[in-house]
This record gives sequence, structure tokens and C-alpha cells, in this order.
Amino acid sequence: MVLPPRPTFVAILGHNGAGKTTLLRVLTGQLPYQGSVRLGGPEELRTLRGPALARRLGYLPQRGTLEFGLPVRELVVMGRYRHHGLLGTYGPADYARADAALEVVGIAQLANQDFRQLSGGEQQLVWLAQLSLQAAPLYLLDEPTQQLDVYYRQRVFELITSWVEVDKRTVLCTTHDLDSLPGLPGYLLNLSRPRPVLVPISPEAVRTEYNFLARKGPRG
Ligand SMILES: Nc1ncnc2c1ncn2[C@@H]1O[C@H](COP(=O)(O)OP(=O)(O)OP(=O)(O)O)[C@@H](O)[C@H]1O
Repeated sequence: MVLPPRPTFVAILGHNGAGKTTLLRVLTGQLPYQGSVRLGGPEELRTLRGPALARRLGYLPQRGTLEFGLPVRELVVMGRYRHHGLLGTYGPADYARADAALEVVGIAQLANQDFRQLSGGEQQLVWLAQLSLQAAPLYLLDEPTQQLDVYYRQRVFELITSWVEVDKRTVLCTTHDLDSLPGLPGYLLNLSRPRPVLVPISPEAVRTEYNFLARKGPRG
């Protein structure tokens, strides 16, 4: 499969267990794979490590946790780690970016709270704000709207659209949230299909995939 050369959004669909997270883990270099994977460059993915991989992609896994207490703003500013190192000193410009990202995802009022005291949905929004500071050309999101209410779900898909259209990033996003997709520019990739292909998003295409997933069980 080849993604379009221009920045785009791909919603990765499929039943539970279809392999959506597995695909993202392959693309982030966490799992071995057969065949060939290239991310916007000539090098084979398995040869990229550390900073070289981080320059190509930002990854938001499911259910990110934190073992220690940290104010939200301090966690978000760490999205700039590629520029300073993870424990580097961040300056006023970095904090201004963090504040702007919190504003965009709609949780500026939580900036000084301890991350661990936030609700699951609020924590998810913090990770999205942090990711937006990474400024990689490819973002991989694993069910980013999983715990979000209808307002924030809509807001996250607006954010994704702006990452594609304004910031010119490609976003691959696993989701079960088909209701949010019809108006978005980009593609569907249904991993429950025997031969998954990129299908341009339209209300009809979303309905077709919804009906496929609703009628057929994960084992066909
Ligand atoms: N580390 C692992 N070892 C063995 N099997 C695994 C491992 N991780 C996932 N699997 C299996 O691979 C299959 C795909 O899992 P994956 O997490 O990619 O599904 P998914 O499409 O993301 O599902 P969901 O929608 O429930 O998140 C599942 O059958 C799962 O049990």
C-alpha cells in the first residue's frame, strides 16, 4: 500500500482484534515485520532508530499513563523534546507553544493541574496537545477519541483536519468512531476487509464500511 504523496488523513477501521494497533506498532518500529516499510524517505523503517525515527513520526498510543506527578503544562512542553532533549530546559517560546496547544484542544484551564488528577478524557487531550508540539510530518494516533464526549470528539477531528490542511502533516488514526468521519477529507482503510484499500471518505463510503463492520463479525 502506498499513501498519497501529499499530506492526508487516513482513518484506520476494523473490528476489535483486526490489527489496527499492531499496524501502528509496526510503523513506530516496536514490532518486527516482513516486507518493506518506508516513511517518507528512502531508508527501510527497521534501520531507523531514536532521533531519526522521531524526526519522521509522532505517536499517540492508547491509554498513556504517568507514574509521577507533573503539571499539565510541563508535560505538554515536553513535546518539544526533539529540540532540547527530554530533560532539557524549555524557554518562553516553548511554553508559549504549550499554552497555545492547550488552548487549541480546549483545556487551557487545566494547565497547572497535576496530570494524574485529570479524568481519562482530559488526559487524552493533554497527550494530543503534547503531540502537536512534536511537529513531525507523520502522526500516528491510536483511538484518540476513545474516552471523549461528543464535543471533544468533534474538536479532536477538527484538530486532525487542521494538522493535515494547515500544518501539512499526514495523520493515520485508528478509530471506531465512524459517526465523526463523514465530513472529513481523506481516506478510510478497513483492516477487516480481506484486501484493505484506501477509500476516499464520503458519507456513502463511511456507511458502506459501517454496514460491513456491523454485519460481519471479526472472523467473517
Ligand atoms: N503482543 C502480542 N502478542 C500476541 N498477540 C498479540 C499481541 N498484541 C496483539 N496481539 C493480537 O493481535 C491481534 C490484533 O490486535 P490489535 O491490538 O492490533 O487489534 P486492534 O485492531 O487494535 O483491536 P481493538 O479495536 O480492540 O483495539 C489480536 O488478536 C491480538 O490478540
